[in-house]
Amino acid sequence: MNILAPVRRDRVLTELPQYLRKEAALHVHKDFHPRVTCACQEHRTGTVGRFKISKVIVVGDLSVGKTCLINRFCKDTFDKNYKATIGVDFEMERFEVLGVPFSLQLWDTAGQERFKCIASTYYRGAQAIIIVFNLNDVTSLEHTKQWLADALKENDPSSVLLFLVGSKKDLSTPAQYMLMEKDALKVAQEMKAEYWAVSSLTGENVREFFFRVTALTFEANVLAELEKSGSRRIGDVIRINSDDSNLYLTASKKKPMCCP
Ligand SMILES: Nc1nc2c(ncn2[C@@H]2O[C@H](COP(=O)(O)OP(=O)(O)OP(=O)(O)O)[C@@H](O)[C@H]2O)c(=O)[nH]1
Ligand SMILES: [Mg+2]
Repeated sequence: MNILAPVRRDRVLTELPQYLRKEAALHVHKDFHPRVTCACQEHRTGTVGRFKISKVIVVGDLSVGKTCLINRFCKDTFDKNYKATIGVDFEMERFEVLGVPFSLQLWDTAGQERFKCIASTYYRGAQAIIIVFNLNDVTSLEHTKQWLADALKENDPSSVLLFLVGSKKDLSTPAQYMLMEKDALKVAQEMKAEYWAVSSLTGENVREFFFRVTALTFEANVLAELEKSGSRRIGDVIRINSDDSNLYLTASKKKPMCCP
């Protein structure tokens, strides 16, 4: 018996949400991986959709807007007063992706140096890492590499999905934004992260961004489940954060095992 309330209607994903910038996207395919679509239709998603909860951590300098970003998405609120996160906090979000229930645990961590050691004990086991910087503060962009290095110490770099998010877009003029975006795209490419720019004040791109995180995390989870259950064949290796040219290639060459 499912004792959970139904998933909110605005948390239902039936299509793959698209990237923001092609040059810094984890992959550029228009649809979910065919094996994932197929597995969902045939209810072969294993632990995904049952007890599995995916952990997502949000890191970055103090006051870049991590808490506001999570609050805008989860509660549709915005607080203009700064209240530092002490240690960590988390929100749970339930989704339905391609008909399969899927939950994300969003871990909001402290950017302040004095709370960093508490926060870093929660980094382990993340399936996605969101590194936030302020689009109006180039130093916060420079610091993202260190945030990433710290988060990766506790996680497997080959399987975790990375997102580089510029915040407070409402505070930059189009010209300032363009300049910053150039640098940010470069950093995102070096990190192999997907780039996004958002405003928690106006809500610009917030929902689109979290839907993309959800969809890509879901997709990676289902592919991992299929691999584990042995339904994928030798040589059919797909790494969601590997380079685009070889991402879906081997799978698309093969005849699908299930639905067309
Ligand atoms: N204009 C504008 N201000 C923002 C935006 N996002 C956050 N802020 C402001 O920036 C300040 C810091 O936001 P927080 O979300 O608390 O920052 P944080 O990254 O969680 O900070 P720590 O918890 O200390 O790591 C607050 O005063 C917010 O109101 C935004 O999109 N636009
Ligand atoms: Mg905070």
